Amino acid sequence: MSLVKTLDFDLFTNGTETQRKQLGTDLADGFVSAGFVKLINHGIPEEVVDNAFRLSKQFFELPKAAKAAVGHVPGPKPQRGWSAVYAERVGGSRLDNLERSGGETAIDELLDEKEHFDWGPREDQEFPNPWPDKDFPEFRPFMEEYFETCHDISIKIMEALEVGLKIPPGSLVNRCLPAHSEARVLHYPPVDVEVLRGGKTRRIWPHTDFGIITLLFQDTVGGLELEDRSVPGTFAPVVAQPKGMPSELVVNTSETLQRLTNDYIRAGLHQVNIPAPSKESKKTTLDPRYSIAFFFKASREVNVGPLKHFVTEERPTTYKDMTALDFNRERNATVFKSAKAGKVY
Ligand SMILES: O=C(O)CCC(=O)C(=O)O
Ligand SMILES: [Fe+2]
Repeated sequence: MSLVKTLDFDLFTNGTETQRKQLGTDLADGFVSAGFVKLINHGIPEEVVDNAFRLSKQFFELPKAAKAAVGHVPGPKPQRGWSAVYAERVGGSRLDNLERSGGETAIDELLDEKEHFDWGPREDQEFPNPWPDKDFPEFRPFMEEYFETCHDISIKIMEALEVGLKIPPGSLVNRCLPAHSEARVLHYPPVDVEVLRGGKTRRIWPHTDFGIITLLFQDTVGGLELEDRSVPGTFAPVVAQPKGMPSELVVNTSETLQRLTNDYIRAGLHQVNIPAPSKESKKTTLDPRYSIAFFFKASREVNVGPLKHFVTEERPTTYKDMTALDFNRERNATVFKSAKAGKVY
C-alpha cells in the first residue's frame, strides 16, 4: 500500500459539514503519519497545470544570457529568479546527508543536478521579482496568476487542517496573510545514472522544505521519493499519475509547520533520485524531469514559534520564537553556503 494517501479535496470545498470534518481529519492524519498527501479535485484547472509545464519548459530553453539576466543572487534572502545547476545545494541543509554521501565530501560540495526559477508575490516591493519580460513576455502574467491560484488553495488547505487539528479557525490562516510564499519551476537536465551513483550528486538531496506546506506537480519521469517513517532513513517513491489522467497535487509538510505544531506534524523528508525502473535497466542517461513547487510560507513578520495549543507540560518546546523571515533566512543560508554560480545548460 502506498505510504501517501490520496484525498478528494472537493469533499472540503463543496462537501457537507460531516464531509468537511472527515477531510480535515484525514488530511491531518496523512500529515502526521507520512508528511505527504496527494489531493485530487484540488481546484487548479488541468489546462492551468499543462500551461505551467509548457511555459516552464520554454523558460529553461531560453539562451543562458537571458536566464542569467534574471539570475537569483545567491544568499539567505527569499529566492527570486533563476538559479543555475549546482547553485542551490540542499544537501547542505542537513548534516545526515554527509553520511549518505559516504562522508568524503564537504557538506556544501554535495551537488543538486537541477536548475530553477523562483518568484514571490506580484506586489512584493521588498524582494521584487526579476522577470524575463523582453525575452519571454508570456511567462510573467501566467506565473503571477499561478502564484495566486496556489496561494488560494493553500489557504483552503490550512482551513481544512485547522478543522482536522481542532484548533480555532484562523490559527494557521491568519499567520499566512499577506502571502509571502515562493513559487518555483524546476528542470532536472538529462544526467548519467553513474553520476548519481557516485555519492556526490543527486537530482535533489534529501531535505525538508522551509515553509508551512509545499504544493507540487511533477511530470511522469519519476524519482521523487519520501522518507518511509516506518524505516527511518529509507525512501519510497511518490509515484506520478500517468499522462492523460487528471493531475494529482502532492502536498508535503514543511519545517515551519513542524515548529508551529511543536513537532506534532513533522516536515516530510524527500529527495529526487534515480527513478525505480532505471535502477536495474540498461538505460544510462535519465530523461529530463520537470516539476513545479509552491512553497506556502507564513507572513514575514509572523512569529513561527509553536502555537500555544501544542505546548503542554508533557510536550515542552525547544523552538524559539522568531519571525518567519528570520527563519527563512537562517535556512536559506544553509543551501547557499557555496555561493558560486553553477554549471550552466
Ligand atoms: O522536483 C521535485 O519533485 C521536488 C522539488 C523539491 O523538493 C524542492 O525544490 O524543494
Ligand atoms: Fe523540496
